[in-house]
Amino acid sequence: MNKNLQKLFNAAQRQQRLGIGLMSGTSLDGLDIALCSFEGSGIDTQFRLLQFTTIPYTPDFKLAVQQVFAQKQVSLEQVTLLNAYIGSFHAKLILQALTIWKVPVAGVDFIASHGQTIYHAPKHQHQQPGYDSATLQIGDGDHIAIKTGIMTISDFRQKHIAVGGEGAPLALYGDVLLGSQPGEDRILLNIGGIANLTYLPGDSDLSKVICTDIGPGNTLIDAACREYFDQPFDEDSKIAYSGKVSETLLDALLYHPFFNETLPKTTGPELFNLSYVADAQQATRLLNIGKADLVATLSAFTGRAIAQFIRSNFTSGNIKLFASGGGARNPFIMEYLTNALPGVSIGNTDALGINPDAKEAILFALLGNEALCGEPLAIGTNPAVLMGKFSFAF
Ligand SMILES: Nc1ncnc2c1ncn2[C@@H]1O[C@H](COP(=O)(O)OP(=O)(O)OP(=O)(O)O)[C@@H](O)[C@H]1O
Ligand SMILES: CC(=O)N[C@H]1[C@@H]2OC[C@@H](O2)[C@@H](O)[C@@H]1O[C@H](C)C(=O)O
Repeated sequence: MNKNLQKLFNAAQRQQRLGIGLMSGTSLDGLDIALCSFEGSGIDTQFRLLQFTTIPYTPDFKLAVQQVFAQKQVSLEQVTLLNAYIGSFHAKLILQALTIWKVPVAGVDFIASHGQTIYHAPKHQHQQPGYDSATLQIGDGDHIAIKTGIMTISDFRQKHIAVGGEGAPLALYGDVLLGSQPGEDRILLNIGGIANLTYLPGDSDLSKVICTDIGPGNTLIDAACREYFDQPFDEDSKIAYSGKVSETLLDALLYHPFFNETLPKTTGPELFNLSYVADAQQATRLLNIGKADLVATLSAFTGRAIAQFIRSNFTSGNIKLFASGGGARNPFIMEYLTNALPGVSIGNTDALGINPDAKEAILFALLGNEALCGEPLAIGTNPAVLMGKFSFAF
């Protein structure tokens, strides 16, 4: 028998497993690495986050990815080179982290890698006749497996699309496990580049769970900060607080069919980018709006889209919201949500014992554990499938 299959079989059967989850998000700020231990699978999974780190990307690396990220036309050579390079680079960062944590490679059963999304094309967004939804994450798993010596599970989103989903959000598979609480209606809101949420009903009826993207999270704020302030993001909302929200531009930004799409829906910087903003500025004749006012308005856009979504979809009172992702550290957005959602108790996932920055990396570790020893789980209208492709280490 192929020795790798034996090893895989043993890991799947063992009572406890050690797995690493990797997330490299749309904000391109760095690689999130979560080392977790697991017992069991599915709804009964017992998990512990043992270590977590974000290793920031260098400006050169960001630039190389930005050249192909969410662009309709790119150098195919660059994509090909990056696919291998990102895999090897992530492997190097994992080995660094394991050395610092003093965790031997041989003790880790699997790596679950999201890869780097370079293009996300749900059908409602690309609108190309004859083509279904599609998505592309690069940073090939074989490179990670060979260079770390650890079996790697990767490319989780393709299966979701193959069975009729949009490839995202996958958060619900982890959120149900991490966040459900009988007797309490909860929302787990992640404000990354794009904002998404999972609604977890207090009666624990999995058919009622909703998980969907909502609209922009930090992506437009970051893009405006890069373009006009030579800064990667609006740290502690300093720029937004120095500007004034234009209600006229805000209304125009919210006027797009995406906001009326049926749920669940997904999106990305392929839609929410500076040319989307320029179109709204053009429509409202606000092309010369002050740059701090623009950042304030884009921050309000994120807040308003989230608040409107929650108000129109969840009418019962007593909802508890737990935020995560970098946007949970943007005071302007969080203050906006608090003011716009008076009936909702707002905190972050720390209150659930989940580091808000680590949540997505934990999600992929959980998905890896499911790929290894789980059963497909039916949640809401989402595909009940196990996702991920296996790359052996030798
Ligand atoms: N102190 C802060 N003040 C304001 N914004 C912040 C702060 N810290 C982080 N952010 C925002 O969070 C972003 C990073 O968020 P995160 O790491 O959740 O994104 P991601 O994982 O790349 O996104 P996605 O979930 O879309 O894949 C930064 O680019 C910035 O916009
Ligand atoms: C295609 C893609 O990479 N989508 C990401 C992105 O970041 C947030 C939002 O857009 C979400 O849909 C998704 O990631 C999370 C982890 C998800 O699938 O739940």
